[in-house]
Formats: sequence, C-alpha cells, structure tokens
Amino acid sequence: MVVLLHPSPSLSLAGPSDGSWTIMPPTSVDVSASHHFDLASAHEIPDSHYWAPPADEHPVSTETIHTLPVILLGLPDSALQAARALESWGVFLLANHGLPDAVFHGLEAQARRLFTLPANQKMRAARSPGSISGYGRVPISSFFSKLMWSEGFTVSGPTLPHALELWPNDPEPFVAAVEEYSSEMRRLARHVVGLVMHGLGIVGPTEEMEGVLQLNWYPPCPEPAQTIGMADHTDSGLVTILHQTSGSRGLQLLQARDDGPTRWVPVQPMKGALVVIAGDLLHVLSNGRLKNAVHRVMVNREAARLSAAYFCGPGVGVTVGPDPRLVDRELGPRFRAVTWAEYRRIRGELFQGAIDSIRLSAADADADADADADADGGRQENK
Ligand SMILES: C=C1C[C@]23C[C@@]1(O)CC[C@H]2[C@@]12CCC[C@@](C)(C(=O)O1)[C@H]2[C@@H]3C(=O)O
Ligand SMILES: O=C(O)CCC(=O)C(=O)O
Ligand SMILES: [Fe+2]
Repeated sequence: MVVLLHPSPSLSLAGPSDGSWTIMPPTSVDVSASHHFDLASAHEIPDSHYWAPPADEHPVSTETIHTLPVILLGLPDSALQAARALESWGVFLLANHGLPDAVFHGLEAQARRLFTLPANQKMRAARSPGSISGYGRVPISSFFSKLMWSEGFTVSGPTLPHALELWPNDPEPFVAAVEEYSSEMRRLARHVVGLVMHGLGIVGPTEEMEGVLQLNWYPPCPEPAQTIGMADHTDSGLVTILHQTSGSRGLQLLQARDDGPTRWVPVQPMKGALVVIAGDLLHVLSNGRLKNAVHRVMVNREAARLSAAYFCGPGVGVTVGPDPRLVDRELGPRFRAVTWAEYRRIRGELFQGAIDSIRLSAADADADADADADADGGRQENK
C-alpha cells in the first residue's frame, strides 16, 4: 500500500460557515480572475481571505538548522543521494547547479515589475477560463471556500502575447527574462529527473519533457496567522524546481515521522540553492517509492515573498506509469499510466483525490502482473 504523507481531503459540499479550511468540490469560481480586493494595501483580513486554523493543525518545527538534504550537482554520489532524499523527504535543496546569478536577478526584476503594476493593468493579462497561461489566482483556489493571500502569473508557451497585454510599448525585457530562465530550467529539470532516475537504478528520461513557469507573489499581510499564502498541496508533475528569492521565508513541507508527530518543516531559502520538489507523477513513475511532497506557503507582516516555480512533466502525449524495473513482481504496479494533461484534468475535478483515482486495486495489479509475467515468459522462451 502506498503511504501518502497527507490524507487526501474529502470534498465537502458544505459552505464556509466558520471560516474553517473547507475544501470544496470544483466550483464555477473563475480562477482566472484576480480578486478585486487589493492585498498590498490591506490593513486587516477581509472575510474572503480569513482562514481559521484547522482543528487538526500540525505543529511547525522550530529547528533552526537545515534539516533538509542538500545535493551538490556533479559529485560521484549525487544521483544516489538525490533519490534517497526524495524517498525520505520528497524534497531536496540543489546546490552547485551552475546557473549564473544574472538569470535569477533578471527574472526577479521582471516579476517585481509585473506584480507591482496597478491591478487594472495586471488584469489585462488575466488567465482566461480554460487556458493555462496568464495572471490570476492559482488554479487550486477553486477547491477552497476562501481566497489565498497571493497572486500568480503562469507562462506556458509564448510569452510575448501576455507581455504585450501588460506593457504594449515595452514587452521585450519581460519576454527576454522569462525565456532565458525557462530555457535554463528546462535543461536543469531534465538533468535532475535523469539524476534521480539514475539514483533509482533506471535510465531516463528518454522521452520529450514539457515545462510550465509559475511566478508567485505574496504581499505582506497585516495578520499572517489568519490567512494562508498557498494552501497545502502536492504538485502534479515529475519535479518542480523552485527558486525562492533571498529572504523570502514562508515555504513549509509536511513531514510524517515515525519518532514524533507529523509536522510542518520550514524550507529556509539557502543562497545559491534551488528547491527540488517531487510531484505526483514522480511518485507514480517510482511506483510509490519517492514521496510526492505536500507543501504550503505562509505569509508574513514584513516583506513580500516572491518565488518562481518551474513545473516539469512528460511531453504532450507521453504517458507516465510505474517503471517496470521498480515494480515488485508479486505486488504489481500501484498506478495506471497517465499523460500529464490527463492527470491535470483529473486533478481539476478531484484535487488531492486524483492520485487515489489512478491507484490500481490489488486485483488490477494482479492482472497487470500476470500480463507482465506472460510477456516475460514469452521473452524467456525465446532466449
Ligand atoms: C502545469 C501546471 C501545474 C500547475 C497547474 C498548471 O496547469 C499551471 C499552474 C501550476 C500550479 C501552480 C501553483 C500550485 C498548483 C498546484 C496550481 O494550482 O497551479 C500548480 C499546478 C500543478 O502542479 O498541477
Ligand atoms: O511560493 C512558493 O515557494 C511555493 C509555490 C508552490 O508551491 C507552487 O507554485 O506550486
Ligand atoms: Fe507547489
């Protein structure tokens, strides 16, 4: 049985009566639109953004030392260490990645330029319903009865059309920064997926991969304990490579432990390091061996948080299922294969329940294992 770090939230039809962290079925809430309420100038938390702590809130670890594994690219044992880190944490810090500071500074400057525009100007690039790219709330917002203390901008495909909506006379600096950053991330993400697969003793990726860039902005908040920047979730793809700008605290990882209660572990920004987060499809590919990390973002009174998340998944039309070399012959595969687009569609309906919906029952797995054994038997007879 696959152990998830976090229970899948059950969908609730109940509306928010007490401001608790209700997870709703997908609603017709238009996630493309930014709320008209201007977070940056707020003096108090409006009811729309008020999140009462859940009754079963986990404690936040107060350990100040870096508890998370740090992987240095280029060492002889980086692959093994990376796979081990994802097995136990679902996250690691990636150092020695070789990307020049200028790539990050260029993106940061343009992201700040975007998020500090007047609301009506940002709304010109609002994500339209059904599309991936554009400005607005994060897509998972539609599952919650309350709004999050953040705004985002997603880039998938060409950047120029959106840049022209934002700055009709000066789109170029934004396009250049986003495209340079995305191309570096595309290369790095492929390298990281290959490294982790190598650490698991398998080869890959052999297929095309696809990436989506998400810029996240969390304005300072007058009452940080009464709201949330981004609610607990897993990412859907293979890996997310996250850059948290310096001083941007707030990211937390849910850690289940044998020797104590489940807790939230702050992921402190480390100079020169990126955060690698294993997503649902890497959990599937590894047949449940690597953790799909549950994480969230808290906000603070003092400073805005800016982050850039590069989501990397299989290319269009490429399916991901458990790698046969990681499947126990007796137990069989734990998940059915899906494309990223199909899986995102399922998540759009079931949110965190999506992973369970592609889990194979013991009977399915038996049938699958029998089919594999037949195929294998055939191969052996041919030897
Ligand atoms: C490719 C994608 C990953 C993402 C959904 C999206 O279509 C574009 C935005 C991504 C994002 C960013 C914030 C958290 C997240 C869970 C969400 O709601 O939108 C991720 C999605 C994901 O990992 O599926
Ligand atoms: O802002 C962050 O650090 C995390 C954002 C995140 O989890 C996401 O974009 O999926
Ligand atoms: Fe995330």
